Amino acid sequence: MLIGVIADDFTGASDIANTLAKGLPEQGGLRTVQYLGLPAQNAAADVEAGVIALKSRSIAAKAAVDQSLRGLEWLLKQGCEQIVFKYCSTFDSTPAGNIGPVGEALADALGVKGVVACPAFPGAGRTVYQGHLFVRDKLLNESGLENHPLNAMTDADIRRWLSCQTKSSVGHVGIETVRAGAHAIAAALEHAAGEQQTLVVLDAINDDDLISIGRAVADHPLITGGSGIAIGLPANFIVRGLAKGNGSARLGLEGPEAILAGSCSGATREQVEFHRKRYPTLAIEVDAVMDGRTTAEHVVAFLRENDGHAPLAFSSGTPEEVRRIQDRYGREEIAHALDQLFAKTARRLVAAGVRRLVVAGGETSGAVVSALDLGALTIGPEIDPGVPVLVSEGERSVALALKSGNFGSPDFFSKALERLAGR
Ligand SMILES: Nc1ncnc2c1ncn2[C@@H]1O[C@H](COP(=O)(O)OP(=O)(O)OP(=O)(O)O)[C@@H](O)[C@H]1O
Ligand SMILES: O=C(O)[C@@H](O)C(=O)CO
Repeated sequence: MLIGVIADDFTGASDIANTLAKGLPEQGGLRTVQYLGLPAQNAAADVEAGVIALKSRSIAAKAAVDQSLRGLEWLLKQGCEQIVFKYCSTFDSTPAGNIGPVGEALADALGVKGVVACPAFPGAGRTVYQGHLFVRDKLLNESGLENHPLNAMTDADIRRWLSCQTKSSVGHVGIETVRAGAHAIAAALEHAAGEQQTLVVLDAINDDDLISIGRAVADHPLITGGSGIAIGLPANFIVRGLAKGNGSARLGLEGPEAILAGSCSGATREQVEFHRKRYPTLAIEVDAVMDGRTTAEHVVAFLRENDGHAPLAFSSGTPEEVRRIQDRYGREEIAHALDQLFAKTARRLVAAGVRRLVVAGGETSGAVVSALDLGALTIGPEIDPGVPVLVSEGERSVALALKSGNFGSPDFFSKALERLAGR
């Protein structure tokens, strides 16, 4: 294994696995596998990039640090030369969040400073300029992410947000230096290390900026960021002859299907609206889940009755609905109840023969995939930017699409089912 990734959620893990498997068009990518939690065994010998999917985005810093350090230990044991800590391209965290503590703990363990922190993912409209994160033409805190049910992003200045979470001061490398190329970036990071800055926010506006950063950090043991930060990394190994450039495989499975959406993000709500005009759809009322009127049995019955017609069950609500429900029951209580509902539903669906499963939302995907106990997932073709086909190993394998809340085109759900079938 050459590159090892510690990802703080399941959809984010498949996002960066997709980037590593794809690589650059001229060179290709790395043979990439996604692990669901810390693997119990060693990786297969032909794996070039291994992505450990944790469910650590919204947990306390200490627990996230412990889990990430255990991930680091396993990845180093597999021979990784470079470690990436993958967090959300919208930097999802609170001022007491764990991106800073995990980044610093990994840096301490590897004995490095001047470590890149760059959430940019231009393909999905996330760019960093003057240390501020944008979602398309909006500052992060005006993009809708200020209403996120778990990690409300109320400040677009990533340097300031990260500084709330770190012990050491946070550095910044501006776009002028990034555009000056790999040598200038490497020198700026070395300077930051000399200033005892552990994490350094880098501006990046397009893929070329990320490719330059990738070149600059070819020999850095640690990098942190969104999936965009990985765009240029496979090439560093391929040009040195350490990998062949045969990344994503053609994969797919036929069989019964279902779609589950727990994400309340803007893109998911648009996809739900698009889908419900064309296919059978069940709206899960949170009130009914909380008082036991809606259970996994109901959701499974609806999805199985509509098999073959791209059925969707969703809990996704508008920011106003989310606020009302949270005031009534509490954020954690709702997250727990919905996680349980989606987890049970997924387990029953797969037991009933469902082989293609599309899930929207990072927390929701984490709950579903943990419940299914699938082991390693091989990365297949890209469905939309940041979302690949994933296929589990074993006799009763399942094809999955784990969609980050804000990813995907309006027709994502039906398109994903087609791609999961290899069409
Ligand atoms: N109608 C609702 N009202 C309140 N909370 C909800 C509702 N539906 C879902 N939720 C909660 O909202 C959260 C959605 O998080 P999830 O990570 O699945 O989606 P996301 O944040 O859009 O995706 P990503 O993390 O990939 O950006 C979950 O904790 C879920 O329990
Ligand atoms: O980086 C992103 O935006 C996604 O991979 C993600 O982590 C959202 O859950």
